[in-house]
Amino acid sequence: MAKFQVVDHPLIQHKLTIIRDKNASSKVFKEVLNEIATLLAYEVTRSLPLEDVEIETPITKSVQKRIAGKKQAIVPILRAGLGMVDGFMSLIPAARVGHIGMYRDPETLEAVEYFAKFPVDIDERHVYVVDPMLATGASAIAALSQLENKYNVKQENMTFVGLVAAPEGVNALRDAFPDVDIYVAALDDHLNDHGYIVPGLGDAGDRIFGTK
Ligand SMILES: O=P(O)(O)OC[C@H]1O[C@H](OP(=O)(O)OP(=O)(O)O)[C@H](O)[C@@H]1O
Ligand SMILES: O=c1cc[nH]c(=O)[nH]1
Ligand SMILES: [Mg+2]
Repeated sequence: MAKFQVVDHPLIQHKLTIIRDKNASSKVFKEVLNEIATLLAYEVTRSLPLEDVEIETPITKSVQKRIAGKKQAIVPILRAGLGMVDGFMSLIPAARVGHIGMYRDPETLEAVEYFAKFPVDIDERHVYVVDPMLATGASAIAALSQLENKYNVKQENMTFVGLVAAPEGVNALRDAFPDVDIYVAALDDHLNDHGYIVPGLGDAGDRIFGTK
């Protein structure tokens, strides 16, 4: 079974409280979401492999470390996942970005895909699928299924990174993708009757883009 980690660094908890507040403006929401995404990216990349490289400092030749292994890709689940891309890119600027568009049917809570565009070599990369909200898990499962089944990305080469998760979503995602690591900033209490995370932060997409 892959890893499930709540990244509960004090800075993340503090920043999350700022954007949970319903009075946070769209500007603040976007800025702080990206800051949290950067902090999550720092933790998520902790176990990247390293290799030795010989360099010359102003003083002497020296063998030092640099990141080795697979190239990386970031795949935001549109729309809300877009709010995490800049934060990730600030730490892994060489990553390519793919996009997958999903919306939740408000009645059935099923995920409906409306767009997909990925780097041509996505099956050779480690893929960070990012979306602030993991509620029922339907959107994340649909995105990962698409990457696995249509684009041949192996489960062990995918990581899901979210901000706020409900236990229902974590369980569903782990059942469907036991070999995909999951990192979130908070594990909340439950889903309400409309499939929203409680206490949560509301509709992340609407709060980022000011659509409600
Ligand atoms: O785990 P689930 O039950 O699938 O819910 C989570 C999904 O719901 C939200 O997207 P939404 O459908 O609101 O689309 P948006 O990002 O365009 O607002 C959110 O960003 C996730 O993608
Ligand atoms: O609480 C939730 C659940 C799904 N999508 C959101 O944006 N928020
Ligand atoms: Mg939304």
